[in-house]
Amino acid sequence: MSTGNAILVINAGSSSLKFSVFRETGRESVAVAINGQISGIGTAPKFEAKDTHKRPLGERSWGADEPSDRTALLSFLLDWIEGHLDGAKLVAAGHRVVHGGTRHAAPVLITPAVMEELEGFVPLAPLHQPHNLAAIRALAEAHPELPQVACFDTAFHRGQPWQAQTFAIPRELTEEGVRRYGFHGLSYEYIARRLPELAPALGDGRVVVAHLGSGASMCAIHAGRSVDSTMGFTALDGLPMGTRCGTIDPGVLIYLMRQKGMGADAIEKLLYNKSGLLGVSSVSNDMRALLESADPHAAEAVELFCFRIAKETGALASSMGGIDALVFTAGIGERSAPVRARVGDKLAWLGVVIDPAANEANGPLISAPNSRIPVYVIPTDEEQMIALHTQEALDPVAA
Ligand SMILES: Nc1ncnc2c1ncn2[C@@H]1O[C@H](COP(=O)(O)OP(=O)(O)O)[C@@H](O)[C@H]1O
Ligand SMILES: CC(=O)OP(=O)(O)O
Ligand SMILES: [Mg+2]
Repeated sequence: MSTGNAILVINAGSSSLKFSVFRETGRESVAVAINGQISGIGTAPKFEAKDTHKRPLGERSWGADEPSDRTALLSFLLDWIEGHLDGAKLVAAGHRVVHGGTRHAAPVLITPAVMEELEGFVPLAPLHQPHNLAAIRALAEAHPELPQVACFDTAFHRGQPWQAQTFAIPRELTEEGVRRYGFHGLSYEYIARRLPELAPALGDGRVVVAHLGSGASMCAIHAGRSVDSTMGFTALDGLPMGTRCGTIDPGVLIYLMRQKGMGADAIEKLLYNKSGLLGVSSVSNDMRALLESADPHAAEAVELFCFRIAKETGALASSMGGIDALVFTAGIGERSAPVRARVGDKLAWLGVVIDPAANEANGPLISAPNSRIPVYVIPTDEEQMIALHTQEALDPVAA
């Protein structure tokens, strides 16, 4: 990368640590220079980094006898990044922080008080929040002077109408913060900005976006703003996911406690780590493996996933009083033509017609000309959103 200012973006997930280095190209303008990730954390960690032209810049795996806990991996990553700045000056770091509670409708500069507040949300996002905060801490230790910005997955949803944010429970609990927050907001915000570039008329339209990754959710976006989403208090709600159950009758939890004698930790493990595609199939949490498997339970897991996406499309369309477009994004949404085709079939009642060739080619437009609404595939870019927000947070005049 060339000289100038650089912004480091870190998206610390449940089993991966994604990162990007952006060059500042102006106010409210960045260009990616490096991106990469450490995947397989906890099992077999593997590091890969590429430049803008997708040329490999680095690769490494860790042997069984080498320390590969998160602290060791983070420290490796920070050293590697420093060694590849190539004269550029690191001016800030932006982080995806999954939970920002009710107060944070915008990115925030990290201070010790902010960190303390964000620690309080760890129980609401046990797969994500601790890792998000650990990355911030590690970077603060290595670079105490570096400004760091937290960009929240919940922020984009903060403007939803109250009905979409409220559970039908006693008011005191709602006031205490037991409410629907919604997640994947950085991804939805990116799609809300990107879609009108592809289809200007949809800028003030009613759009359902399906973010289908290992975490999966859907969002109703009307005129660029979130009005409803499938995830709620935690990222466990809504669609079934790789290992998470999605929406479940709360009576099941009472049953598990009373009849099975399960405590909070065991229930958390069951619903976050052993359910979803993995739980239904007993084969894998990875959609690719399920689509390749001949096991009937794998086929059932795929069917249940698609059934619930189609069902939620109807619910979210109802929240907006109609639907003008459907968008697929994230790992499965961007790359799995069979899943998109199956969902499209289930939405035939809505007049959706998928064009098989366009679908195989991964879009961007995958609906046929006679489809009542257009259907798009748009690759998401949470990292770019984080880099832009980080710039804005440090230079609010430009925002
Ligand atoms: N070609 C593909 N077909 C089907 N699923 C895929 C394909 N490529 C990736 N995936 C799925 O995408 C998931 C990862 O999506 P991603 O958005 O990167 O997730 P996350 O950011 O939540 O870790 C994987 O678990 C895998 O199931
Ligand atoms: C919020 C969430 O589920 O995130 P991810 O998809 O990265 O797991
Ligand atoms: Mg993700």
